[in-house]
Amino acid sequence: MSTHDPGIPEQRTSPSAPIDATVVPRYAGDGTFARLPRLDQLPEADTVVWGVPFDSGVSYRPGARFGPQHVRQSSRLLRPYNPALEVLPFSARTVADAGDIGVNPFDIEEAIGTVETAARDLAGTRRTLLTIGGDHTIALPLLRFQHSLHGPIAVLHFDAHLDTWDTYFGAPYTHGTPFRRAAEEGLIDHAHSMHVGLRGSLYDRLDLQESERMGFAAIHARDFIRHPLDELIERIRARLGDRPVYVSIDIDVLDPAHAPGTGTPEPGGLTSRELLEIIRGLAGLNVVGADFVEVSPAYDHAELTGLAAAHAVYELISILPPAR
Ligand SMILES: N=C(N)NCCCC(=O)O
Ligand SMILES: [Zn+2]
Ligand SMILES: [Zn+2]
Repeated sequence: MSTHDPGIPEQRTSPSAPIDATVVPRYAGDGTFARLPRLDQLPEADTVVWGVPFDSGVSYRPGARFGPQHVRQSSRLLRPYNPALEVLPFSARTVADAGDIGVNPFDIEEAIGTVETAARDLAGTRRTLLTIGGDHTIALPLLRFQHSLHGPIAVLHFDAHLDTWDTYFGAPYTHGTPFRRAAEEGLIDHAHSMHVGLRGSLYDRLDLQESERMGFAAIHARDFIRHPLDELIERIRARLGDRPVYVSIDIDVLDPAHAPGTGTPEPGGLTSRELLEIIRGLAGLNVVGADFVEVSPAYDHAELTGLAAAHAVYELISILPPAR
């Protein structure tokens, strides 16, 4: 049997149809994301999912280096049709899994360089890159790459944390500092960037003001209590406008009840349902790339975190604009 027998009639036209789960059971076969073809099987793919197993930038619990394989494992249940958006995401886009790259776990600056180079090699000017981390340090080289294509970029950052802090133990490149470095380097579109899901304790009352000065508007997790989701989605859309948008999703934006498998959990977060619906609400915007970071499988239970992350990737693929 062909490993990529699409089975379902509407899917037959798509070269990136996932393996048909009615033919090969979901728990069997290659462990690519959503059981999509590998990039070497589908070099013409316009959209690439890849993994960056790096967690040397974490400040608390480790383990996000095992994130990519965990999210792939949890993505086996994804089906080809997305009813919420009425789209076949793997037909609308041609999607392949490029596997994981090897990065130096003992030299953060070298690792950052490796990620930027690999992003450029994988995506060129043509492909949309969806990166599974890894800790949040990797957003910096990914933004450097996006900036090289688009100039200052509107960043939609889902996170419990600001990640605009300055240094940890004197180290400038960590998972708590990528967006400050990005702002210093002029990578961020100051008028169109936004944090969503902020909460928890800070180091200083000035932390929020500083992040605002770096160009980030903010929707806090508490805002979800008193404002309807559609209103918040409208606020996000108004902020991003028609700019090229890079989406960075730290899975700890979700409440630990929905995503326990992460390194710096903060209570009072979003539900999986809220996150998925916000991503759906980005349909029609000019999303040019995304990362999904901070999944640490050793702290996960019942695949809650892996499933949430895999579905977030799926919804993100579903809202991508038509391929260039
Ligand atoms: N990027 C994530 N997940 N966390 C940053 C937390 C930094 C800190 O320990 O204060
Ligand atoms: Zn975080
Ligand atoms: Zn983060």
